This record gives sequence, structure tokens and C-alpha cells, in this order.
Amino acid sequence: MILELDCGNSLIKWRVLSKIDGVVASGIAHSDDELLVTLESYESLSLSHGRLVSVRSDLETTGLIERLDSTFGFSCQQAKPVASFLGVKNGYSDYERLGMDRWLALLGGFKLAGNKACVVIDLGTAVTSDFVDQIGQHAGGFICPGIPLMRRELQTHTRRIRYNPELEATNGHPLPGRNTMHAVEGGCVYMLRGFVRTQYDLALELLGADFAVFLTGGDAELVKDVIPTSRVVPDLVFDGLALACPVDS
Ligand SMILES: Nc1ncnc2c1ncn2[C@@H]1O[C@H](COP(=O)(O)OP(=O)(O)OP(=O)(O)O)[C@@H](O)[C@H]1O
Ligand SMILES: CC(C)(CO)[C@@H](O)C(=O)NCCC(=O)O
Ligand SMILES: [K+]
Repeated sequence: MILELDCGNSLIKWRVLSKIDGVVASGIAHSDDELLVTLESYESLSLSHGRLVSVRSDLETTGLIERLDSTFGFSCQQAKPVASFLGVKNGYSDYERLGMDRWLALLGGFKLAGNKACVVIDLGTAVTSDFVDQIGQHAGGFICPGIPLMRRELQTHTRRIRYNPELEATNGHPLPGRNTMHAVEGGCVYMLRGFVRTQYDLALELLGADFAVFLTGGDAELVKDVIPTSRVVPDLVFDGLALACPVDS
């Protein structure tokens, strides 16, 4: 079985693939410790390979790889930056600086689009967009705060925005807020929706009319109706990870 890890800034998303049954287990962990404890608690998992993408520091990432090796006895492959792969050309002036989660989602998106132009928007802690044209040239993209960061900044830099967001999850398409919590949570959703709309307009200019739009990340559902032709692909980063780190055997 193959362990796949997406180590983001706030969470580690993990899943386990079996050759025969596909995804047999998945979850999120808030720390390396939690991840290892969780994985060890599954008696039915026999992990033989691992692959990982990380936007964390090299020190943190190597630390996790070493702990996985000593606990389970396999060395986890790490997706590393490359200038081009599978027909996609990294558009950053310094390709190593492009977040690996963005690069993998882009590889996954271009393949899913049938090697055609696409826009990939990842709505998580941070929100990112990336554009790739029909010949696989990545044009670059944008990074902006996602809902958790917007919410936290408002609470940190004002005196009277105080509420517990856990009381009510951000909802789909809110009406004007009649209390602070609804005003902020709804406002953040509209910020994302506005961003997604502008990315679509920009894609029309940059890519012409024929492009696919893929949405991924925890908040993709909140914006999907902004672009009716868009597809929500929750595992796009994992799809890209499998392309970048194939496991044979
Ligand atoms: N089960 C869940 N756990 C955590 N966040 C969730 C969950 N379901 C939806 N969300 C939403 O998803 C967003 C986080 O998305 P995602 O997990 O894609 O973040 P991320 O950018 O990958 O984070 P990281 O910085 O860890 O990479 C949050 O705004 C949160 O509201
Ligand atoms: C933008 C994030 C934080 C999104 O997870 C990640 O892709 C990252 O750390 N990127 C490095 C900076 C860049 O992509 O330009
Ligand atoms: K992410």
C-alpha cells in the first residue's frame, strides 16, 4: 500500500492507496505526531511505499520523512521542483520558488483537461490560481489569503470583531450579515467568489475561450457556482503527486 501525504501550512492531508482497491483510508492530521499515531492505529494498513508533497521547511519535511522511515521502514519519495514535466513548463522565473502543491495541481489539471489549457484554483489556507495554455506553458498565477487568514487578520487588527467561527461553519451563498460573525464569514466568501470571477475573466483574455477550470482545496465548494463549467477536484494535488512520484511494483 502507498501512503500519500500533502503537507500544507496548517494541516497534513493523507491517504492510503491499495493497488487493487484504490483509496482504502484517508484523513487529516494537525501534526506529525498525530499523523504517526493515526497511521499506527490502523492494523489493516501494510504500508510499503510513500510519496509526499510539502510546502513546509526542508527541516520539517526531512524530519517527517525520517520518522516515517523509522516507524514503517520505507523511504518516502518527495516531489521536487522541476523546470518542466509531462508537457507542462513551469512559468516562474525561478522554477524552484513555485509552491510544489501548485505545481502538482497544475500537472494534475493539465492531464485531466486532456493536455489542454486550464486554470487551477486552490482554495485553502492561502488561495492560489495558476494558468497553463494549450501548449503546456504555465503563465504564472496569483496568491492571496484564504478564508482562515482573512478571518484571523480581521480579528487581530480590529477591537470589536470578536466571535467564535466554530459556532457556525461558513455557509454557501450568504445574505448580508446582521451580526458580526455573519458579516465577516459572508464577506470572506464574497472575497473568494470575487477572486474566482476575476480569474475566469483573466483566463478568457490569456487563454482564449477553450480552457478548463479546476477548483480544489477545502473551500472549493463555496465558489463552484461562480463558474458553471468548473470542476471541483478535491484530490488534484494527490493526482499530480502520483504523476510526479510513480511507484512501480
Ligand atoms: N475537514 C476540514 N478540515 C479543515 N478545513 C476544512 C475542512 N473542510 C473544509 N475546510 C475548509 O478548508 C479550508 C482549508 O483548506 P485546505 O485544507 O485545502 O487548506 P490548505 O491550503 O491545504 O491548508 P494547508 O495550509 O494546510 O495546505 C479552510 O478554510 C476550511 O474552512
Ligand atoms: C502559496 C502556498 C502557501 C499555498 O499552499 C504554497 O504554494 C507556497 O508556499 N508557495 C511558495 C511561494 C510561491 O508559490 O510563489
Ligand atoms: K494546499
